[in-house]
Amino acid sequence: MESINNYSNYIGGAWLPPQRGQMTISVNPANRNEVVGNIPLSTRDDLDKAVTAANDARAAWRKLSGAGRGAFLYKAADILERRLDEVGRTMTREMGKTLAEAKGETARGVAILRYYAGEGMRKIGDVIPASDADAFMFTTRVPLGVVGAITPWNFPVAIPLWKIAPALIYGNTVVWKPASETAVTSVLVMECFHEAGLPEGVLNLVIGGGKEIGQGLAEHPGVQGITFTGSNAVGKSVGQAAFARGAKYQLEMGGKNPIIVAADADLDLAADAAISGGFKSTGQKCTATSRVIVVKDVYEAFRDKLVEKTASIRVGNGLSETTWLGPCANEKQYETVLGYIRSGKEEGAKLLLGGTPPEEEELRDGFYITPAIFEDVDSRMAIAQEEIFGPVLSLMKAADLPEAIRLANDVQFGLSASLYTKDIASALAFVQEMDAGLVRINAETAGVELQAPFGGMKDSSSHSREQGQAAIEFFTSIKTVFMKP
Ligand SMILES: NC(=O)C1=CN([C@@H]2O[C@H](COP(=O)(O)OP(=O)(O)OC[C@H]3O[C@@H](n4cnc5c(N)ncnc54)[C@H](O)[C@@H]3O)[C@@H](O)[C@H]2O)C=CC1
Ligand SMILES: O=C(O)CCC(=O)C(=O)O
Repeated sequence: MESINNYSNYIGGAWLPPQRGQMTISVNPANRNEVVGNIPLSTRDDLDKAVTAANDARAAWRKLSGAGRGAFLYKAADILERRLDEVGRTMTREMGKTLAEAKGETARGVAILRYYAGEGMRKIGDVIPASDADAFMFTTRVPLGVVGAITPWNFPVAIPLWKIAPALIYGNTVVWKPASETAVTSVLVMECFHEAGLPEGVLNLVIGGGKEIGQGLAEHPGVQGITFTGSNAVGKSVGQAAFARGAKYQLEMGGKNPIIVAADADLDLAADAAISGGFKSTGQKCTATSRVIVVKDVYEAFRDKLVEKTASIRVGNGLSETTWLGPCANEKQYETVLGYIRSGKEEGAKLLLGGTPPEEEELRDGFYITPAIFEDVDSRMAIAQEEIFGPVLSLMKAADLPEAIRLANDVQFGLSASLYTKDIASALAFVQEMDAGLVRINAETAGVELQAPFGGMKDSSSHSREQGQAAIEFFTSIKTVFMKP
């Protein structure tokens, strides 16, 4: 039998087991009997130690030039690239997405590190004419101090890196609390920074429960900024805790993303986009397509294509080359998705296919659900309103494009939205009227570009933006300087 490794926290430049010695396990969702690793169940003592280490490292890290900090990120990027296959495999074993997706995400992580390494040499301020002719006025940027990063399991490499890399390049030090479901993957990422020689205390990893370590970070007086991605309920409580003590916060939360299929759409492309957006990563993306709103003239033709293409999707272990759709990432997510499938049926939607555990014997011990498509979905149903985070699409019929856009906006979320059309006027109307932070024409709802701002409207975010150059807005404060001889 393969031995199971113990993984540790990384605090002040050292690998440390939790002070009270409590451990738990990270399980493979493709086989609930397979333990990927023994991982810490840290307590607030561990968190305090990490926050102290991050505070101790602040002054020296901030003093380095941007290029000096960037050099560490370039090194970490090279190491992560070298270990891409190992990190990808670990990610697939821990949270189930296919190996191709896991390796793709890791490559994205490498690109994120390099992008922000370069940011260390770009401008951080403006010269503004002063009212006094003898004065020189300009803005510069200063780091927040210690940043707490609370990250989810669905993108265990890319999301942490698009928080950690900008935090570091702009001179902050970081305490990172990853999702326990993907703690082993987070250790591998941390190892890359360690091997890159990052000075001790600049980046610390504390693995543990959400209430203990996540909430502990949000409440910690030694932490000046909190960046969070995850569920709406937790995000709001993290935001409240940070706000209550005057810390800066940034929340990236759920989505209920629509794809609209207009009467003039290329139906094959639109069906492929609904499938890719809805079912890749087993629907576990905040940008995943959840509602498919089809203009009535093409409804039947589109539905038949969608169902036919979905029926050929191969469900299985993400490590197998023939698998297109892996398991849900954990048992809680699996039960949540099955619960929504029950609720859709109870509320009167018609399940056209999928939505059940697959029949194959070899998949019996994994959290697998076959891709599901509902029709006759009313906008008031839970499956049309709440984030499911699983392989479930809801088909809705609209009389015309204005009604489709109205339905698309009829949710509390506003993260991403997509329209398939060949008509420029329809595209422009959609861009104007769709309440979403990410609006895409003839492209699926998912697929974030690391060099562009990313974030949602309404309940999807705290109205801040991550990634690209937008990241500087959260991870720094502006200082306006007025100088006279
Ligand atoms: N926007 C996104 O990308 C994500 C959205 N979700 C949504 O959340 C649902 C539930 O997934 P979960 O893993 O339970 O998400 P979650 O919001 O509980 O977890 C996200 C992160 O927050 C931490 N956390 C949990 N409770 C906390 C607390 N009280 N204070 C501070 N941090 C805490 C977790 O340990 C994890 O690191 C999913 O079904 C999905 O709808 C989940 C993950 C990512
Ligand atoms: O669509 C993507 O590439 C990223 C999605 C995302 O940010 C998320 O699920 O949290």
